[in-house]
Formats: sequence, C-alpha cells, structure tokens
Amino acid sequence: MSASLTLPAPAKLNRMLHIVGRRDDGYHELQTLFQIIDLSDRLTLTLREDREIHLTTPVSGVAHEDNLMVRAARLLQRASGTTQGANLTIEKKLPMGGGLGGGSSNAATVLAGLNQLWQLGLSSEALATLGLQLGADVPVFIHGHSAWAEGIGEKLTIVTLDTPWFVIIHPSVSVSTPLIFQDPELTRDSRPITMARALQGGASEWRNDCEAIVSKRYPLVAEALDWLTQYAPSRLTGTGACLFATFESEKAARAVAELAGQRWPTWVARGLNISPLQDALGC
Ligand SMILES: C[C@](O)(CO)[C@H](O)COP(=O)(O)OP(=O)(O)OC[C@H]1O[C@@H](n2ccc(N)nc2=O)[C@H](O)[C@@H]1O
Ligand SMILES: Nc1ncnc2c1ncn2[C@@H]1O[C@H](COP(=O)(O)OP(=O)(O)OP(=O)(O)O)[C@@H](O)[C@H]1O
Repeated sequence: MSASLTLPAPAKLNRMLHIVGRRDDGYHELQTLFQIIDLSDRLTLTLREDREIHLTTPVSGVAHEDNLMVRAARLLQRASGTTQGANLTIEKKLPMGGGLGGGSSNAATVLAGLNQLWQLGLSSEALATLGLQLGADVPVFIHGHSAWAEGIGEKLTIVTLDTPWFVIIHPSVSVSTPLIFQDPELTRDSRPITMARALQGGASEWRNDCEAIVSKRYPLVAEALDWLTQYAPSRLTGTGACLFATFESEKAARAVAELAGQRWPTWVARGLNISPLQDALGC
C-alpha cells in the first residue's frame, strides 16, 4: 500500500431538480438527476503516523477546521477509531458555492481515499452515511455514478444518462444555498414523479425548481441565463450560481464557451456516468 494517493474530486450538475416537500428539520425533499462531469479538483492524501490532520494548501475564505476535507478526515478518524493521520493538499479548480458540489466532492474523495490509505475497509454505504453529515451531495460522490436522487439527495438509484458537452458559466455572484431554501416564494410543492417518468421525459422536459427564485433574487443570474439560452437549452445547477448549456458536440460547446469567456468565468465539460474517482481507486 502506497503512503500517498492522488485522486480527483469531480463536479456534478443537477440535470433536473424538483422540490417536492419540506421535512420537519427544515431540509427539503428533492427529486434530482445528478450527473458527474469531467471537471475535477485534485487531492493528494499522504499518510502520517501521528493523529494529525493537516491541510497544507489553505482554501481561500475557508478556515482550516471548517474545511470539508479536514472535517471529513476527522469524522472518519472518529468513526473508525484509527490512530493514523494525514496531510491533505488540494489543487482547486472548481468554483466554490456555485452549485457544482465541489466542497461535497472534496469531502467524498477524502472519505474514500483515507478509507483506502488507512486500510479501514468501510463499505461505500458506510462512507455515504458518514458523508451525509457533511453535506447533502456527499453520498452521490461516494457512490461515484450518475444517479436519480430522492430524500435530501441521499436515496440514490444509479442511472445511465446521455453524455453531452456542457458550457458552464459562473455569473460572478455568490448565491446562498440556505437563503434560497428559506425563501418564502420558492416552489416546494412540485408533484413527485417516478424515476422512469423523469428519464422518459428527457432533457427537453427537465427543469430546476430553484431557477425562478434565484433568477429573481440575483438579476446577474437571470441576465446570464438569457444570454446562454440564445445558444442552447440552459439551466441552473443546484441553487446556482452556475448555469450550464447542453451541446451535442465539443466543437459547438467550445465556440459558445469562447464567447461566454469574454464575460464570465467559463468551463467546457463532458457529462460522465462513472466518476473518475472510481477509476482512480480501482473500484
Ligand atoms: C441543492 C443541491 O445542490 C442539490 O444537489 C444540494 O442539495 C445542496 O447541497 P449542499 O450545498 O451540500 O447543502 P448542505 O450543506 O447540505 O445544506 C445547506 C443548507 O441548504 C438547505 N438545504 C439543503 C439541502 C436540502 N435538500 N434541503 C435544504 O433545505 C439547508 O438549509 C442547509 O442548511
Ligand atoms: N474544500 C472545500 N471546497 C469548497 N468549499 C468548501 C470546502 N470546505 C468548506 N467549504 C465551504 O462550503 C461551501 C459550499 O461549497 P461547494 O463548493 O460544495 O458549494 P456548491 O458548489 O454550491 O455545492 P452544492 O451544489 O452542494 O450546493 C463553500 O462556500 C465554502 O464556504
């Protein structure tokens, strides 16, 4: 067993997202199609024989102890009782708080990577249950496959989606996930549908219930969405602020990305069904 692992932490898009209810604890019941994409942060986890957990590359704006990577490592230490520690480093490419799930994915990669490095032998189910304490999106990254999700995002059914090219833009505004979920005007009573219905409907019928309220509260998101929709069907991911447009070809995506890049931080990514983390861990 090597004493160091370098692993990807990919982003996700919510190809559709319906809000079908609200639980007593305030969390919302969702129905969503998660798609993993080929845009990733890169993490290196190095074994320490003492119990220290140390993030050697601080993430700007996030205190060491609040960082989801550090919290994931400490959670796994507590749950397993291990006396081992780790140094963590990150090459951050994913925008933070953009609806791409970067923080949750970082946490999932730390949980799955340290499980291997520390030779704990925990199952994916056990890691996903632990990860849910850190964020609603951690389980899908642990399971590492595009999925239909219900509950608050933890009841997962693996699905195979089309794998188009996406242009993803960040409308340079920070959207607060808790504020959107607290908004009195948020649609939270969409009628539940079956997974089969969601998949049959296909992309032309997919929508994100957060999109109207995010567009209303953040005019820069509305403006960017209008701009992107001229070129291809476009949608908000999660609670934003990132938007994605869907293309059949890489060439078409790159042409629009070139224009978008003149106004906003822009990425081109391909939809995947299996997470690169699975490949890297040899699962
Ligand atoms: C909207 C999604 O992006 C869809 O993928 C995610 O469910 C959000 O996941 P996340 O950013 O990891 O969110 P968390 O850190 O778990 O929750 C942030 C806050 O959003 C609200 N929240 C989140 C998820 C959910 N299903 N219902 C909620 O009401 C809660 O107020 C929570 O305190
Ligand atoms: N390693 C980390 N990377 C990114 N954000 C982190 C990390 N650790 C803690 N955070 C905090 O978590 C917040 C949410 O980050 P994240 O990138 O997961 O949001 P998101 O893309 O909106 O995710 P979601 O789609 O789950 O809403 C950040 O604004 C930041 O304060």
